[in-house]
Amino acid sequence: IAGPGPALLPPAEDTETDEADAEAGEGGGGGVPPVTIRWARITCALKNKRGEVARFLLSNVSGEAKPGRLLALMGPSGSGKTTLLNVLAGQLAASSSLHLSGFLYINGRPISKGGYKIAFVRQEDLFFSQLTVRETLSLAAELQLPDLWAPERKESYVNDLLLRMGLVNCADSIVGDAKVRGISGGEKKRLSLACELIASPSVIFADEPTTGLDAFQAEKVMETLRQLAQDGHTVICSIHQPRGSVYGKFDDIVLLSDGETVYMGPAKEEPLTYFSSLGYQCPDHMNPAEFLADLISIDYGSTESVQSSQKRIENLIEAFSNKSVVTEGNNLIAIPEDPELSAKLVRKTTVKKRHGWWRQFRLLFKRAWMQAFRDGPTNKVRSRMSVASAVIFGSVFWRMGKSQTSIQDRMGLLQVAAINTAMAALTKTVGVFPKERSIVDRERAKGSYALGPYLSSKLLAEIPIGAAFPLIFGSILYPMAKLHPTFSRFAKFCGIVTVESFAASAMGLTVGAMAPTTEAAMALGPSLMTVFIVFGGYYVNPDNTPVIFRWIPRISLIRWAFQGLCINEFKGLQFEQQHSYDIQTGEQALERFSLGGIRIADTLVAQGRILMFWYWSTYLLLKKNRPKYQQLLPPLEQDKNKPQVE
Ligand SMILES: Nc1ncnc2c1ncn2[C@@H]1O[C@H](COP(=O)(O)OP(=O)(O)OP(=O)(O)O)[C@@H](O)[C@H]1O
Repeated sequence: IAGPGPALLPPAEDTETDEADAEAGEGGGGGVPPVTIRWARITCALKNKRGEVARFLLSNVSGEAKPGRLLALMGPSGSGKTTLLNVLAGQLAASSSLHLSGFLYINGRPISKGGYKIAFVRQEDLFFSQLTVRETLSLAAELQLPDLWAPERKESYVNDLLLRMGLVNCADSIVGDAKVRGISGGEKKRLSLACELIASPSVIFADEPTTGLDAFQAEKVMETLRQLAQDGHTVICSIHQPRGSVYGKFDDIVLLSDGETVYMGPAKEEPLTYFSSLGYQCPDHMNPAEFLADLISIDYGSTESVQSSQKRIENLIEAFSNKSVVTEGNNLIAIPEDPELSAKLVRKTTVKKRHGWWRQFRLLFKRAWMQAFRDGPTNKVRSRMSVASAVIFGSVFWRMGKSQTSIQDRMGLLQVAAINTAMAALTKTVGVFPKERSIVDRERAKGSYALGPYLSSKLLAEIPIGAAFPLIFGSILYPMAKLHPTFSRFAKFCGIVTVESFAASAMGLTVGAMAPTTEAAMALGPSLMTVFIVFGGYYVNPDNTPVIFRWIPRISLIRWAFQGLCINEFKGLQFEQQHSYDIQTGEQALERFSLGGIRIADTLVAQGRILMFWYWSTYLLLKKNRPKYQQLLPPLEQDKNKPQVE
């Protein structure tokens, strides 16, 4: 149960030929096209503000990863393992301060020609927390496997993956998150791998797959990667300092120190023999990985130790570069292209046909629904908060009468209700959406679905749960404060706050799509909302503000909700009059505060427009903010004939 078996091979396209390929590949093992990656002279320079090179993150790094072998990128923290892994996967985040150059060849073809599939298991495992392991994998399979497959076939495919990844025992446990305990870290890592394997990748990249795991889990994850390599995949992982038993699973290693190669070649005994030939003998019974880590790390114990370790590393880098030059010359990229294999690669991996809009919508709706309804702790907190705030405001504004002073109380209460509703919806959304966005970005990068079905399914699935909280709030507050006591007015009150709650959620989505992190979104969202609160119709009369601010009330969802609530409450009310200049009717009160002259329906339409505006902004932002990757440029002309390390 613990280990994976042969690579499973769903076809990328739903053509007959691919079906046949899949039939042949499935369960047969080694059906993924073998991919050899070669890289040479990879240099990644960090530039300062003046455009000058401030530092090299990678410097003339060369090497090779072969199918059927597990390659580990090893080195001390900050040595450039993750940077190299991202470069090889073509996924180094684009930055104007970076300059990336070198050669990267896939089976002898330049990487720019594309045509091979990769899986990238990142350090952070991100999932919808309320779905079980089986549901997570089934949904990924539904979105990525072709329509032609019968449901039973997809189910057995998922069961097979669960079995091979050692996830059978936790298949029906929810994934969980910081709030709800779910599966273990190692199981999450293997679930990430399983989700990536659905695309039948030729190459699997794993960034520090053992970080944060205990020794047992780390070994299980590495064993899974080793099995995948044995099945014909090319597996490349970065790893900091593995245990001896984990080191024993590597076929090849790249040792990096400060962005330069200290060793590249077979793992196990070879590096020890190589370093012993240079005068560095691994003591008996010492973990080879520990020996190698010590050898290429700077010892910060004293000034002398820093100098001597730096000198040692410089010598090792030079020795390796001389060895590479002697053994392989500068022509590290020369590998004959296999035309048959290249054609197969391109055909198998180009333009995966996505499922239709409705099918994507249906699958994503189901997921959004399960996530929204099963999130017990969040829903419990939200309903308790709705009850608590309704009881507090209801007690403060307890059974308001019809005196002149009750006009101010009513307005105050309605403004507070509008603010409370908007803030509750906004903070909930900005608290969870940035994380969800990361998952969606990853899934969209794989081409699993389009943005349209994702956003619309989310909007629809969250309507019932999103409406529940403003309804709880309104149902308690309304009778306590003794607002306009007819059922139709009560229903309209609830309708206005519910629409407002959706508009605030939509605004939260935009903020979440704009801000880089949850913390940034939590800071930005309420600040933006404060502006809308100031122009919410109660604190300031827009006619008295400078002209440049007069447009703000028109886009303030608080103002439209407040105005709607006021019209709903005041129309038809009669107030007790003590002086001739007192306000007599609700209509007069509305006039006095510049809130009259329109109908409730108009305020709802305005709120609807604001909601759509925020939804469109979210859509455009998500579309625009797709991850961008650094382009690999050819090395500069003057570098071409230089030896590997300058
Ligand atoms: N976009 C960037 N801008 C500036 N510096 C960067 C950037 N990317 C990486 N670095 C720096 O490059 C160095 C190598 O980073 P990298 O993440 O590749 O190291 P690593 O070997 O994976 O380290 P760790 O084991 O700690 O994850 C680090 O000093 C890092 O701060």
